[in-house]
Amino acid sequence: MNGIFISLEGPDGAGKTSVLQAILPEIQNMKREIVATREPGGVRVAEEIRQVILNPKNTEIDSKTELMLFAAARRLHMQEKILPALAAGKVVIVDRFIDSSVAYQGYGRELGVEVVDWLNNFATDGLKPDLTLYFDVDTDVALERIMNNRADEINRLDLERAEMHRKVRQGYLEIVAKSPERFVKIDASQPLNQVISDTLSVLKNRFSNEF
Ligand SMILES: Nc1ncnc2c1ncn2[C@@H]1O[C@H](COP(=O)(O)OP(=O)(O)OP(=O)(O)O)[C@@H](O)[C@H]1O
Ligand SMILES: Cc1cn([C@H]2C[C@H](O)[C@@H](COP(=O)(O)O)O2)c(=O)[nH]c1=O
Repeated sequence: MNGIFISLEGPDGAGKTSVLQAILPEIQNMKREIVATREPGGVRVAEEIRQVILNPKNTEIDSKTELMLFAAARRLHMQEKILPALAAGKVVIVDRFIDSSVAYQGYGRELGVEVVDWLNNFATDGLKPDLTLYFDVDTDVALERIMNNRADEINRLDLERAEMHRKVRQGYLEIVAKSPERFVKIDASQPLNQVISDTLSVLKNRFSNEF
């Protein structure tokens, strides 16, 4: 595998998607082709699974079903899109990957880290990002952003109680502390332009020979 695999992680409303859209034009001068993608989704069937998981009407989906649906979508995405792109030497930037399952299902839904790690490994054959940018923001700030700016696209997980979102953030902080070699924490409570600029600095420093 010759490519570079980067994931973006953080609580809902941290700004990952906004940052990714903003940095893409700025990193087009990288020597390698860039593939930007997301989870759940990224390929046709995984996008269909995304619709099922995130539809607020699907209240029958319990925590274990949710975990397995995310894992199934991840497997499809990895096999069809991520691995071929990495094999071709590209830079893959994914909006959410394995750590989302640990934070949301492991910590948020309280299924436990062990079972989620096991299923992540099963689904991905142990694939891990080379670098994970963790966008950290206070839960109340993040929820306010979602309610104020994205009210038209609120999904099943956005609707969870603030208590669950607090557990997710706490989970992320523990995940980052456990693997400092893979994570860089970005202060996502700053104005968006500063978050974008910090993200670009991290990428340009880490991959200076790729620009
Ligand atoms: N640093 C910021 N300051 C203020 N508002 C922000 C900031 N970053 C993002 N936003 C706004 O917050 C909302 C959520 O941002 P965005 O969708 O990029 O977050 P996200 O991390 O991708 O969330 P999700 O995982 O829920 O999709 C958007 O309306 C966006 O404009
Ligand atoms: C991959 C993954 C995602 N989630 C959650 C996190 C978000 O609430 C939604 C995805 O929506 P986004 O707007 O694309 O961020 O799904 C999760 O709980 N577990 C996962 O593995």
